[in-house]
Amino acid sequence: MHFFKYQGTGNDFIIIDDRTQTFNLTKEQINHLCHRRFGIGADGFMLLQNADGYDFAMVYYNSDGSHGTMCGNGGRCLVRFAADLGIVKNVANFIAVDGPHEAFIEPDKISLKMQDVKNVAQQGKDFFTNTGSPHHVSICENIKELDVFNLGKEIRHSSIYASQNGTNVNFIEQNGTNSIFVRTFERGVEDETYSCGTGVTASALVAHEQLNLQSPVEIETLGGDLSVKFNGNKATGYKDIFLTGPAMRVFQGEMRL
Ligand SMILES: N[C@@H](CCC[C@H](N)C(=O)O)C(=O)O
Repeated sequence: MHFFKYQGTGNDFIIIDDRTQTFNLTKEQINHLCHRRFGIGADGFMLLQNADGYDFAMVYYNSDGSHGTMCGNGGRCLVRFAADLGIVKNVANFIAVDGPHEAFIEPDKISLKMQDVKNVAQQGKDFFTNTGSPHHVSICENIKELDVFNLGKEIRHSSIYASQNGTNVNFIEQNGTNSIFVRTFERGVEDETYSCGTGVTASALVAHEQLNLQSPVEIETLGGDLSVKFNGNKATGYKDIFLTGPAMRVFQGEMRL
């Protein structure tokens, strides 16, 4: 089976052109292909499929083979893939697990419109919101020294989130007038990733409400820079949310199962 490998700020994905809809892999096979020692290696696995009324459909799996909720960086990478295949040119409209998305394509970046966000909830001394995927956000200090794996894992498995199948966990620190550094423990990868698109989106909204940062919020991650722009505020909720940053092909090949 032919595969493509893409990355967006270090969040990396195996992508299959499944427009013929012949894909038929098990959860274990996807997990194996995403393994960084025994497989190709990736944070996630995606299919590009045909969809009536849209340029394409995005089907997303986490690296453990589970069906993921929305993946912001994955969406940006799939739009780049669709452009590389010639399916779209400057603008893309696709359907994902959380609903329709629009994206704008430039040579060095993809801007992806995210779903509207009704509110950001207080969760103890931290915050929670859903940007297509569930995200816990904690404002911290000395973020570069933080034990994101163990702290993130504890919150991800906390009883507070048990009924909703856990959460992704983000740690943020202001590192400029209108910018934050974000580190994320991802559910379904069960580890820290270099960047998480829905996570930095949630983090930008928390930074707006709690640190008074304004749209567009600039984001630094371990894998590079993103920006999040939005309309709205704490009282009204948020719409016209755009996640912008690089997304590119890394390599392609034949996979053996
Ligand atoms: N890396 C993604 C988030 C993927 C979804 C997540 N792991 C989940 O299922 O909760 C992103 O860029 O948004």
